[in-house]
Amino acid sequence: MAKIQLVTEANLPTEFGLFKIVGFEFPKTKKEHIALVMGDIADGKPVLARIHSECLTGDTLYSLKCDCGFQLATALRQISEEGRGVLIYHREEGRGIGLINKIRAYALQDQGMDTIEANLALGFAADERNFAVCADIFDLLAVNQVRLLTNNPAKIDTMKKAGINVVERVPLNVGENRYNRAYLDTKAKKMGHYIVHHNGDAQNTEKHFLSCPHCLSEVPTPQNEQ
Ligand SMILES: Nc1nc2c(ncn2[C@@H]2O[C@H](COP(=O)(O)OP(=O)(O)OP(=O)(O)O)[C@@H](O)[C@H]2O)c(=O)[nH]1
Ligand SMILES: [Zn+2]
Repeated sequence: MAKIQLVTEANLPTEFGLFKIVGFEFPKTKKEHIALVMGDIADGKPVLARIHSECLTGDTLYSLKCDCGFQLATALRQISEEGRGVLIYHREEGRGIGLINKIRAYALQDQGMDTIEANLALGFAADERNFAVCADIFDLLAVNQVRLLTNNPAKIDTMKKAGINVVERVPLNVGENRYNRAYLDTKAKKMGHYIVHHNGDAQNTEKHFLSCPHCLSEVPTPQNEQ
């Protein structure tokens, strides 16, 4: 398959600072990915980088079922604090199974399955994502050394195999709450993610909520929750 191409870029002011938004597209399938870039990332020095997989529910609909929204806000804030970095918004929703299938998986989780069991019951692999495209995007942005913001060893392995030098893993443990604790547990136990549990101690989560412009001052309890 033909490699992804850099198509266009523009300024994108955000609550976290001024970024460039760069658009990428596969020439045949027209599948799109984007990157938010701050500062000079093509100077050959290690770049603070996040590969963030699309999660409509967490990233834009304030879902507490996962940690995605918190990770997105935190990654952008950390990049803006350094004044330099890149966030690849990797458009493989639902670990690559798509939004509607993710909702199907959520329905099975409502009946007691964990995230992996639900994916398998629907006939998918535990994780259908292809991270290799992110290495191609780093190449197109002239980034070869990264300090990768992630808890997922698979992202690090894929980057290394594709020739991207991961000089450091920067942990991204934020947003734990009672609705996503089992989800984080499954990632740690079944997928080998480096999750640091806050063990019911809300301090870290609260610290995050208090310092994140996108979060409330405490883990919210929905009005309709008993
Ligand atoms: N299939 C499926 N996908 C999910 C579920 N919950 C979240 N996702 C998707 O999972 C992806 C995020 O992956 P995670 O496994 O949370 O984290 P990661 O990106 O692998 O690792 P980090 O870099 O540490 O964040 C996004 O694409 C979400 O849409 C779920 O229950 N089922
Ligand atoms: Zn999510």
